[in-house]
Amino acid sequence: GFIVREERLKTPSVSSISHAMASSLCSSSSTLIPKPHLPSSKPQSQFIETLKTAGKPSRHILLTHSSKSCDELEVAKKVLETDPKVLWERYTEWLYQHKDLGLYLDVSRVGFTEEFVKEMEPRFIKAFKAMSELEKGAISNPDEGRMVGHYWLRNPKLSPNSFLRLQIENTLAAICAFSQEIIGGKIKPPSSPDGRFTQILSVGIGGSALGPQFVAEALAPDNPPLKIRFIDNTDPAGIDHQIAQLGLELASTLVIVISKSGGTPETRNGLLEVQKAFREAGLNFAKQGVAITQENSLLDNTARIEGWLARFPMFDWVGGRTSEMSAVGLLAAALQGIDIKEMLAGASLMDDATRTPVVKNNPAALLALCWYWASDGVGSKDMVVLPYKDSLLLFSRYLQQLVMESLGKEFDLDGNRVNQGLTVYGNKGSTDQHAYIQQLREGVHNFFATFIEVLRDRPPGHDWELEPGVTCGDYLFGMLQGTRSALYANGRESVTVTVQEVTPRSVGALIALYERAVGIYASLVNVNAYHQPGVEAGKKAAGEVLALQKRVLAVLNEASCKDPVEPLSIEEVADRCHAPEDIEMIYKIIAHMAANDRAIIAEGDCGSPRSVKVFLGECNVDALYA
Ligand SMILES: O=P(O)(O)OC[C@H]1O[C@H](O)[C@H](O)[C@@H](O)[C@@H]1O
Repeated sequence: GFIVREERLKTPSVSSISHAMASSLCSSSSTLIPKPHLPSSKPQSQFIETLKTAGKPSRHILLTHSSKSCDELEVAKKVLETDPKVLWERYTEWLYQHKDLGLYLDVSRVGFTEEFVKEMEPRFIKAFKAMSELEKGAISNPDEGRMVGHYWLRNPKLSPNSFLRLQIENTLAAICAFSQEIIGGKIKPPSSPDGRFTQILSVGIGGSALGPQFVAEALAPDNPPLKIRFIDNTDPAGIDHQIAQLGLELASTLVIVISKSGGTPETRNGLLEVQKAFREAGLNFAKQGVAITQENSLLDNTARIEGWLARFPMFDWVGGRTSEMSAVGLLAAALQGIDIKEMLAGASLMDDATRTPVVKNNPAALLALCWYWASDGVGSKDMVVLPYKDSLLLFSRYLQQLVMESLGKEFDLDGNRVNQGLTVYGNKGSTDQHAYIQQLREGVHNFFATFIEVLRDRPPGHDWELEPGVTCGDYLFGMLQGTRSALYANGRESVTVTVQEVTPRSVGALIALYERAVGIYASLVNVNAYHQPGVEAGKKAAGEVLALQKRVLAVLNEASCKDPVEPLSIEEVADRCHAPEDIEMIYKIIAHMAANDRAIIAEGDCGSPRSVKVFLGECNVDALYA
């Protein structure tokens, strides 16, 4: 009983290296078909070398069958076991169990072979060593010259020095004390009618939002002492919605502004918008504002100078996407009545388990092994995360940042261009079964699945049978098992992580499990998991757009101050901005301003850009002479 899994190596998400290899091997001449981001002069042998250093073991048929036709090259074969008896043996042999955490990891539906595990051994030895050095305080984020210390947060004794240990312990103590005082009503909002804080408005983005959002959804009780809302974007309508929903409760809202750098524009904008709402409601923002940021950042200084209610530190050696167990995640969690010590305990237990240098006994290493196998060590398959529990809905979104920002890198640690990554998406089961599972089962084979299973359906004493012998939770269970089997029967691999219940302890453990898996995998493929140089490009480009908008405004203002007003075509604006090459962006800037009543279209319409003539509604005389 075997099924042959067809591997289309030329999937859209396969690395550029595989594309280049396939092109070069199919080409009759010895030169490569140039790809946009690969140097066209590089000889084929060097690509093979790059591929090896990028982390591909020798099993890749693509490397060895250079004489075959294009079609044959695109299809390599992986064989998946289907004999139920053999599968049961594989299941029991590889099943990982963490007794104290009640957590299981089933990797039996990923088809890695013993030979592959052996081949990977040296890489794992290197990865375990790298992780151990990281935990001892090595500069494991070399580009930024930083230590990587999120593991110390749940076991401060492991910090490389007593100063760091004290920082962690004192911050945790301050979080517990502050949240008790807020919940207990000792610290009161200055003008709330019932004298207590009732709401949290958390302002932050990326790593300063995703962890708190995931944990709130997973663990907040039905009636938390403080309810939480998030502003995680610079979308004015989204911000208005959050503020409108708070209504009069703005007076009893604790605003937590989170930014490690303290200078992220979206977060700054959120803060300014919230402060405006406070002013308009006649409230004193400073008495209700809390900052979580690095010492002496712009945000920290603002909060200090304005005398905000409290400030908590974010440490240089904790990255945003691994900051859930720092003040970033813990403060909001504690204020919602979530047992943060249990979260830390769960994470710490998982950290202990994932230090084991034996792949089979280390759940994070097992995950990394599966990722490597399933995605050929180059991200050739996406990871679809399917938690079968509504409260874990945001786990896939949380993992998306953790995995993709950590692994999605252009260069490896030796400076080779590798365009690494692992795409993560998902929502929840069984809901997704009625949306996109159709494609997963039968469509393009570009993924492997991760099922998250929760054994306990609902709290004890509440269950009932909605038909003889069957509960609502049995259906959820059946859907998960059915989907796992149906996918596998069609050659689609999957990992299953099982927890007993969704508790602070198990959520802490899940976070720690994936943090370590990412760290290990990054080492297997030789990339820095702790920087994000690519994010800067988008930020820089956004800044350039805003700078261009200022020039457009100045040009339009000048023309609008003439008598009579001089409507300008897009070409004229671009020329006067001395930016003819930016004409498309200038058109978009004008269309956006017109849609928001900040510019007037005199002629034409936005559907035919060349016909548009534009001017401003008002002449700003001061700006003319600025
Ligand atoms: O916490 P902050 O400094 O505001 O950063 C918020 C987020 O923005 C950045 O662009 C990074 O890509 C994220 O890793 C980070 O979590």
